[in-house]
Amino acid sequence: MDAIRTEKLSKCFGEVRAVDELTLSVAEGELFALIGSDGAGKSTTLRMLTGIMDPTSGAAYVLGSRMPEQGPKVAESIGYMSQRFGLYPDLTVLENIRFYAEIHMLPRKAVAPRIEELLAFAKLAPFKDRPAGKLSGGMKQKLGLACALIHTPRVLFLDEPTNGVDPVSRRDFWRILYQLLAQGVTICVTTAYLDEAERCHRVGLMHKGKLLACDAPQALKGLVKGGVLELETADPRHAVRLLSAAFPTGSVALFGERVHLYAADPEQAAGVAVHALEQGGMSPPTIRPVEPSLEDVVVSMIREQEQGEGSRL
Ligand SMILES: Nc1ncnc2c1ncn2[C@@H]1O[C@H](COP(=O)(O)OP(=O)(O)OP(=O)(O)O)[C@@H](O)[C@H]1O
Repeated sequence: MDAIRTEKLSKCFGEVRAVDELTLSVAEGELFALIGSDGAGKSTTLRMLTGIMDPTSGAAYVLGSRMPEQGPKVAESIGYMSQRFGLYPDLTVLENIRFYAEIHMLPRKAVAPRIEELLAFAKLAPFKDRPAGKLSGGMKQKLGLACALIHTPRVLFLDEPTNGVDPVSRRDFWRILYQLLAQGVTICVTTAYLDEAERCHRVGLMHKGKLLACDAPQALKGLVKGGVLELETADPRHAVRLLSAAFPTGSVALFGERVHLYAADPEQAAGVAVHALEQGGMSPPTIRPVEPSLEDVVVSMIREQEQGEGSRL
């Protein structure tokens, strides 16, 4: 049985198709990431999967139960950490966890060892008496996770759990996720950080409610058509402007201080690029072919999609 399954799952808000016929499945014990730009429909998907929001059409199943209709049957098997996870700033770490234990109606005595376990797990034991409002961003997220885990869920939904968290705390957080995975928990996470998506077994790329691709990170990289050229120039922003004019149907993107060019025929594209930059008064760039990163996949697939939409207009 799949831990998570959606069939043509859709959600409309008036004219906006926030989720558009999304069909995917996540196996038990899998670590799955949903990625995509802001407004792609990731949070709405999670809300429907957790039974918080009704779909407009299509179906969502968690552990074989249709959501939201059969939600109560699996409620105790689902953990959910939303973007605006409700921690009470005036309550201490321990009180916050206890509060969530009460929501799940877990008997106070029986839950005590679980709380100890979670505090140790999230390395929050030394801070258990600190008000949540006085924790660092990374600690708040770990406390949010501890609260979402109080009832030992089998499927965990995390909506951008490390958003705005520093890199060290992000690594800590992911270490915890790996431990959960080792315990057999299925994890479905949305993230804006593609290095995090790279750590997942499979990644679904959403754009304007649609699933553009869904596969293992390495397999997704194979979807970049042609090749990726990386250009180093003295003025990368100006280079992007010149190259965008030279490659009206191609893809040009700024990657830090470098320019990435997606081309069906990289060799030919390199010649065109050099010419375009020289015509624009720039000295010849250093050009090398590079392995596509997940970011390249995202940029090139979204551009392809947008161009396809443009050509249909
Ligand atoms: N309750 C709502 N009412 C109206 N429109 C909504 C509502 N929730 C989401 N939307 C719209 O649906 C689309 C998808 O939003 P959603 O929050 O699911 O995207 P997302 O991929 O999670 O992005 P983000 O990371 O910014 O939350 C957006 O256009 C958003 O404005």
